[in-house]
Amino acid sequence: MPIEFILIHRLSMSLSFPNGQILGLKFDYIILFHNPLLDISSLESSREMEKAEKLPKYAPNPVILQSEDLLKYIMESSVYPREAEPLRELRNATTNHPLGFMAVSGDVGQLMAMLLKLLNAKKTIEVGVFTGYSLLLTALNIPPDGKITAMDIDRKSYEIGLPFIKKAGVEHKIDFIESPALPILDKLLQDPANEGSFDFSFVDADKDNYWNYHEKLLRLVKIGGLLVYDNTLWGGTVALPEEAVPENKRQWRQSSIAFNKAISDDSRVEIAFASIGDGLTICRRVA
Ligand SMILES: C[S@@+](CC[C@H](N)C(=O)[O-])C[C@H]1O[C@@H](n2cnc3c(N)ncnc32)[C@H](O)[C@@H]1O
Repeated sequence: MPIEFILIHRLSMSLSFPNGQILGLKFDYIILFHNPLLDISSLESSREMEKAEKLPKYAPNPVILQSEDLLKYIMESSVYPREAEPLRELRNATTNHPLGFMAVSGDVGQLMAMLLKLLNAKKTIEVGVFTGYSLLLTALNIPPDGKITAMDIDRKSYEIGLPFIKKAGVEHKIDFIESPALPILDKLLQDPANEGSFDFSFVDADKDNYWNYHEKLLRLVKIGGLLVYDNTLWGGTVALPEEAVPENKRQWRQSSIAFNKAISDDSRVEIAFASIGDGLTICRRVA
């Protein structure tokens, strides 16, 4: 927890009563303030959740774009007016979830939709579904006979979004698998027909495994296809010295730094780093 301010306050007082009795009272307060925007992973406690609910509506993860006014302007002028109704409904249903900040933001979704359309993507993979914002977005932006193989260890969250996916009439495009993603990717690779057959993959899950996902997805996604990775700035911690980062975020900070370095050295992909949301690394397979 990055502590920004400590206040220690000591108060002594004595009360004298008409009968001559004197009562001495002593109070000690220690108040610690910290920056909640940098400390999202400590949401386990309900007090932290209450704080997160009070975060400004337009600043779910203001890592790069620090101006709340500018973010509000972008979202209200260009992103939300064009957000498809099913996505708006699913986003609203996720807002009150204590971990609702995990869903991709509307502007990241808009960029993903553009990439899917430009690519004419038909067969995709998603690692990390949560309530399904990015999944529904993908389903809405691939053709009627398109297919998404989606995996997550948590089916309960997916079920929050499922009614909106059904209402949008795109459930038939989705094969949701409740499982850790690595064994599923391995299973897909056991069928040679799957090699180089996917147009697009989106990874938004455990940062420790990003490189493992990358190695497998590079065999599953075709040359010319896209591999997109979310949260590659990991809350901005990649640019902070380790000692400034809360202990519970250090491991994924280290994984993100290692992943970013390895991707930039990987000649099998061209990369475009998009300074949006929490950082989106877009890779195009070239070898
Ligand atoms: C950031 S959320 C995904 C958000 C989602 N893309 C969206 O737009 O709403 C990360 C998800 O990854 C899942 N996850 C974590 N580790 C995983 C693993 N090893 N395999 C599959 N899913 C995993 C979590 O259960 C969680 O739902």
